[in-house]
Amino acid sequence: MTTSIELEPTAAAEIAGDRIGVLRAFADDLGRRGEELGLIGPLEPPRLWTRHLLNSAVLAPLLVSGARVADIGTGGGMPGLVLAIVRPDVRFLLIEPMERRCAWLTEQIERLGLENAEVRRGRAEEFHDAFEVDQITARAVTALRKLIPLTAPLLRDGGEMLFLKGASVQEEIEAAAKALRKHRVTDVAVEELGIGQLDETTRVFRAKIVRHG
Ligand SMILES: C[S@@+](CC[C@H](N)C(=O)[O-])C[C@H]1O[C@@H](n2cnc3c(N)ncnc32)[C@H](O)[C@@H]1O
Repeated sequence: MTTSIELEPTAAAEIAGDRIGVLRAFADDLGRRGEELGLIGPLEPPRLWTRHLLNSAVLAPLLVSGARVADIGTGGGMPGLVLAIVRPDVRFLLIEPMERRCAWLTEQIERLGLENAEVRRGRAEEFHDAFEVDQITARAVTALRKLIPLTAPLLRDGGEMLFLKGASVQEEIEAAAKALRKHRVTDVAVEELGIGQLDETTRVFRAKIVRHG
């Protein structure tokens, strides 16, 4: 039996702007092949747009034009590849350890003609101090108390963390108190994105690293 793929919500064109055609091309392929390739679960095709593509794309306005962004644990493309589609003015490093997922991401980058994204195969900790990116994104990789030590050494001084989180984000922040102090994480905020556009809004943990001063 083939699972039906969610019809494109009306908010999609508003969120993706003139990149909607490219996002549609990605959605079609992920919807058709994602489950078979182990990129999304069997329950996901009927909520592909709302739960995955748009949940990722609403982060786009928080990215700075010209910035270098690392997305950690991109998996099937969320949020890093989706953001690379909707923000061609931002450069992305998609960091993912699993070979098959890296092959999928590389195939999509070529197929969709994205010149602003590259895949780096490996775990985030293997790239510590290799980059000094301006912003870091991640979704569904691990809890904040582990995600902060995993990602902080990839950011430049003054760089920003933008992590998509669920309803328990406040509890995660409390549990991460020690890691936040150790890695000099400041300006911690939780942003709610997609209000008035998505039925289920997206929560983002947003914070800066200030090593000096
Ligand atoms: C649950 S999946 C989420 C994938 C995608 N971010 C999403 O939201 O659909 C977690 C991903 O993080 C990757 N991952 C796990 N540990 C990692 C690490 N230390 N560094 C980079 N990626 C990691 C896994 O290989 C996997 O693709």
